[in-house]
Amino acid sequence: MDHSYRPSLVQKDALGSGVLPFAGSDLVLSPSQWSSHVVGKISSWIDLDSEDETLRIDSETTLKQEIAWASHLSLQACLLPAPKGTSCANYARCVNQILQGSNNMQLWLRVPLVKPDDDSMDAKSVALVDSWETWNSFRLLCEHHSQLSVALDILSTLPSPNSLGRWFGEPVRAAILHTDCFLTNSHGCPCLSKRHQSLITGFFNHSIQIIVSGNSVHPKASVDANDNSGTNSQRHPLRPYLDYIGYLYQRMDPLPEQERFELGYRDFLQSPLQPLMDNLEAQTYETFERDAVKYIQYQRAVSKALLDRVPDEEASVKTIVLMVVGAGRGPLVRASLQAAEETGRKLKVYAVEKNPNAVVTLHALVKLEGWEDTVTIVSSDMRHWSAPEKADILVSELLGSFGDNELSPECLDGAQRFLKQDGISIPSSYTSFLQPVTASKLYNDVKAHKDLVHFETAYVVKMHNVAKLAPTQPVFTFTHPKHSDKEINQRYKKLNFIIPNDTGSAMVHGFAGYFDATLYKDVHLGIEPSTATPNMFSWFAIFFPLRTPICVDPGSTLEVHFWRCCGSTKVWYEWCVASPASSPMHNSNGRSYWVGL
Ligand SMILES: C[S@@+](CC[C@H](N)C(=O)[O-])C[C@H]1O[C@@H](n2cnc3c(N)ncnc32)[C@H](O)[C@@H]1O
Repeated sequence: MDHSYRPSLVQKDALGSGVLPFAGSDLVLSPSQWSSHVVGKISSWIDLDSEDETLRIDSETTLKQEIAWASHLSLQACLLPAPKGTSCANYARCVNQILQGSNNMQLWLRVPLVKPDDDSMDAKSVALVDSWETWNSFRLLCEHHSQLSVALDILSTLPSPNSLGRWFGEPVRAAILHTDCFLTNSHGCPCLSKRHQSLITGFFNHSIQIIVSGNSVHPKASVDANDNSGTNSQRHPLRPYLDYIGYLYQRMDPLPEQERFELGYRDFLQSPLQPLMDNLEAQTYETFERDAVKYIQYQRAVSKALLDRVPDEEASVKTIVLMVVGAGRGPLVRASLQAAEETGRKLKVYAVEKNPNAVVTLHALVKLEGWEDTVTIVSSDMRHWSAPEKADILVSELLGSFGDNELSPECLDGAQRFLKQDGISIPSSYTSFLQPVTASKLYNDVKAHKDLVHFETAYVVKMHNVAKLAPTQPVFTFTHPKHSDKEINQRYKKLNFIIPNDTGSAMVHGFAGYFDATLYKDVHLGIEPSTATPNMFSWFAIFFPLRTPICVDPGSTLEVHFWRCCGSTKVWYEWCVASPASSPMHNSNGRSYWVGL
């Protein structure tokens, strides 16, 4: 690298460093300053859009020298000016060469947050193209490179909520807020419109760095900044704007405890559990058992079933046989016994569990609680157990994030043998749901494995930096008990998702999956976003990736096909997109991902 080269640009320091070096330079609010629970810290960056416009983006030498210089200064990011017109390919070629180099410099493509056909746009701020299209062309030319991100220029007019929403699935690292976006409050100080405020809150939630830029245009703000009374003499002219942004942060509700606990899981890909093929670890059971809401719902369902099954006049004479199949370490046994106590019904419980380690804990629990006369522990796979009598009520929780993906249907097929003809299954049914998402982080994490297997695997994820592109749709439903032996567990569903007109174009990186289960009558439990059980944390969503992301136009239909396939030793899903473009078939014959029987 040529150390003698010094660009004519200004290095911009973070406020976090405590240095405000150049009057007139922008101010940076770094996520690390907002709160200790907001992750990520980018302390400095360089703007390659030189004020005198000498930077010719098709000049490879200039661009490379600029970036080499930024790298030499140990800056973490370079802000790239948006490509203009036909120079895009040349520009991207040059950026690709830089990205292939060894340095870890983050490159942020700077684009305005505009979408021209939005009704809300005024003529002056209308760009020739939707800036998402500019970003998309550029990242496609750079093959979704993980070091390439976006910096959004926020203008005084904002596009529609759907159009804004798609950016939250993209790798947006910074939002540059121009002083002319600010309104003036009754004290003559800067403030923002409600829509800008909620956008900024969204940026806070996604750890997007806020940069205040432009000239101080609020007379009161300038007076404050130039106040020579002592304390304010060093104040940066943009400081009142930054203070206002800081105030918006302070005003936010603190994250609920559970959300704080789950911060480390955000957008982190996990392999789904295989509770049938593998034995769960003690720690996994402990996590389940902390989820009080789940067991409260089960207790409510069992109570209702007991009241329906035993009229008041028979309560003291009739004993209900209840079997918890897949009892784990006993929380559903406890919930069932509490339901019996609450309703004044008599219960005889069988706790069936195939994990020998959990059975040991279960025995200890029964002894500790003095349940020996009521609870019989059965160490067996429910599919092979010969029950000594038939059950009135079968209670199970064998659900995965996608409902049937932990093989509840197959296990309950086995258990149904010992359920009375008119017996009750809790849950009585469950349905999986899907929706297309922009999820560039998840896509890049899958891609980093550089193999087919990871692109054909479903992942459990606490989705955060994700844009949901259409409402969820139901996929597969299973009902228990089955009324016919002929009913098989294979399923097929074609789904058509309509992309809203005001979203603009968007990238589909895959599908988010959820479930909703009816435990008994009106008692349900699930994670489908519109009906999700509040404060329940046993399940994150599931993510089905696409090998090649698919671009969808506003108002277009995304046609998706999903199969649930069953073999003698495994169950698996296959999926593909048929429109607007065909994807390859994912996971043919379960070659990459399956759940063992
Ligand atoms: C998701 S866990 C739920 C455990 C417990 N009911 C709870 O809520 O904490 C499912 C349990 O079912 C057990 N299981 C899965 N398939 C089974 C089968 N075929 N027979 C017996 N137990 C099974 C697993 O070992 C596991 O303990």
